[in-house]
Amino acid sequence: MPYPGRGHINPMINLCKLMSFKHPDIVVSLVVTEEWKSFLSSYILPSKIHLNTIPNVIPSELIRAKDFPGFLEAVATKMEAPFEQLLDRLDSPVNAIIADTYLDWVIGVGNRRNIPVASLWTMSAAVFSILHNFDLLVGYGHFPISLSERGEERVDYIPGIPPTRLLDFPTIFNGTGRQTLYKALKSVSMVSKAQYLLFTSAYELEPSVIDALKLNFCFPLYSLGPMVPYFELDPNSNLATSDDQKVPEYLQWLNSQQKNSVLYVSMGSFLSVSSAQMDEIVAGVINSGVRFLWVSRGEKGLFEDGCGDLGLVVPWCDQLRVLCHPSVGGFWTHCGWNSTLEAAFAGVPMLASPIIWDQTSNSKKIVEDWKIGWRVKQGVEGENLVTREEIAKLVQSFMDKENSEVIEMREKAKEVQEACQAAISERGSSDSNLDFFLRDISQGQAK
Ligand SMILES: O=c1ccn([C@@H]2O[C@H](COP(=O)(O)OP(=O)(O)O[C@H]3O[C@H](CO)[C@@H](O)[C@H](O)[C@H]3O)[C@@H](O)[C@H]2O)c(=O)[nH]1
Repeated sequence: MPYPGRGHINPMINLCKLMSFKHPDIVVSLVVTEEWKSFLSSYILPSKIHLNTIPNVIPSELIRAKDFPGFLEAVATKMEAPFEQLLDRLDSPVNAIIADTYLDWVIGVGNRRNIPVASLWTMSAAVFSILHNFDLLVGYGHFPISLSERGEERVDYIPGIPPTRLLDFPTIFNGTGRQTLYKALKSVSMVSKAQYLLFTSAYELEPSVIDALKLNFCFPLYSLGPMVPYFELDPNSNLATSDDQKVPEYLQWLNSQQKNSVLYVSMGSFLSVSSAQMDEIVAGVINSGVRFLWVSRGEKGLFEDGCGDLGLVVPWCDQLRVLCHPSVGGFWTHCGWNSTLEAAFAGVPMLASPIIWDQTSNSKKIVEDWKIGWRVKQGVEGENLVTREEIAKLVQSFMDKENSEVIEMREKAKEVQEACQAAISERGSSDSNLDFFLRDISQGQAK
C-alpha cells in the first residue's frame, strides 16, 4: 500500500518487482486508487503482481497541490475503510502488509488482524532519524527557532548524523511547513508498533545513521536500496519488464552528444519553484552554452521563446536511463530522494536546488557528506532570487571537464556509484536484507 504520490509509488513498485523477481511464487497485491491505476496503465507488471484498487476517496492527483493539508487529511481518514474491505475480498490470506510510513493507519489494521506490517520509508534514513529524535531538538532549544537568525547553527547530537546546519533540516520544521510536521511526527512514532522498518536507502550510503537507528527498535530494520529500477536498464536481462523496443527521441539525441557533456534538468513531479526564479534558471542554463535535456511539465510560457540549439525539452523521460547515459555529465535536481538515489546509482554529480520538505536535507547529504554536488543557493530558501548570470557561471564551471574540483567530484561520484553496486550485487547488503525480509515474512516471523 503506497502513499498516493509519484515519489512514493515508484519505489514501492520497484520493491514489489524485486520481491517478485527473487521469489516468483510470491503473490503481491499492489493497492492504489482507481485514478492511480489509470496513471500506471503503461507499466508492465510481472504476472504475480496484481494491481488492486480502492475507489477515488482522496482529492485527484491533478489538483492535490491546491489544498495540500486537505489532501493529507483525506489520506489519513478516507482510505482505511476501503483498504479493509479490499483485504476481506482478496482470494488468499495475507502474510504481511508493506505500507508507506505515512499511511500509519495501516499499522492499526495489521495489528487488529494479526498481520505483520512492514513500514516503508521512502525518504533518507537521516530524515527518518531527525523526526524520530524530534524531542532532542526541542530539548536542546533548536525547535522552534527563527531560521534567519539561527539557521547557520549546527546540530551535532542526533545519533549517526554528521553536524548539520538548521538551514538543512527538513522545511517542515519552519513556517507553513509546520502544518505537516505533526502529521509526520505521528507517522514516525507509529513505526514502533509495526513489525519491520524498510528503507529505500542502502546501508553503504548512510551506515552510521542506520546503525544508530537499529539500537532504537526491537525489530529488524532492512535497508533495501538504492530502490531504483536498475533491473530494467538492460533490455536483454530477464528482469526487464518493458516491451517497448522503440528508442525514444531524447535517447537518440543523447546518443549524438559528447561524453559527460549534457546537463539533465528535472525539478520533480509535484511542487515547482516560483515562476520568477524559473525564468532565471531557464535563461541562466540557456546562456551557459552547456547542452541540456530538460524535463518540463509545461510550466506556463517557460520555453515560449524556444530553447536554442543546445537543448531538448521533454514532458517526461525514463530518468534512470537518462542519468545512466554516458553523455549525461550533471543533474540539476530538486533533490527528491528517488532522484538523489538514481543519480547516486548512476554516478552523476548534482547541482542541488532543493525546494521543500526533505529535499534540503538531501541536498546537504549530496554536497557535504557524499561530496558529489554543489549547492545552487547557499542561504534561506525563498530569500533572494539566484540571477541568470550567477546560474550561467555556475553551470559552466560545474560542467567544465578540466576544472579540478569537478574532476574530484566525479571521482567521488564514481565511489558512491560503486557503493550502490556493492549493495545490490549478489550477497551485498541490500540483496541479503531482501532475502532476510522475504524469509521472515514467508515464515510468518513477526519479531
Ligand atoms: O521525467 C521524469 C521525471 C521524474 N521521474 C521519476 O519520478 C520520480 C520522482 O521522485 P523524487 O525524485 O523522489 O521526487 P518527488 O516526486 O518530488 O518525490 C516526493 O517523494 C520523495 C520520496 O518520499 C521525497 O523525497 C520528495 O521530497 C517528494 O517531493 C523519480 O523516480 C524519477 O525517476 C521520471 O521517471 N521521469
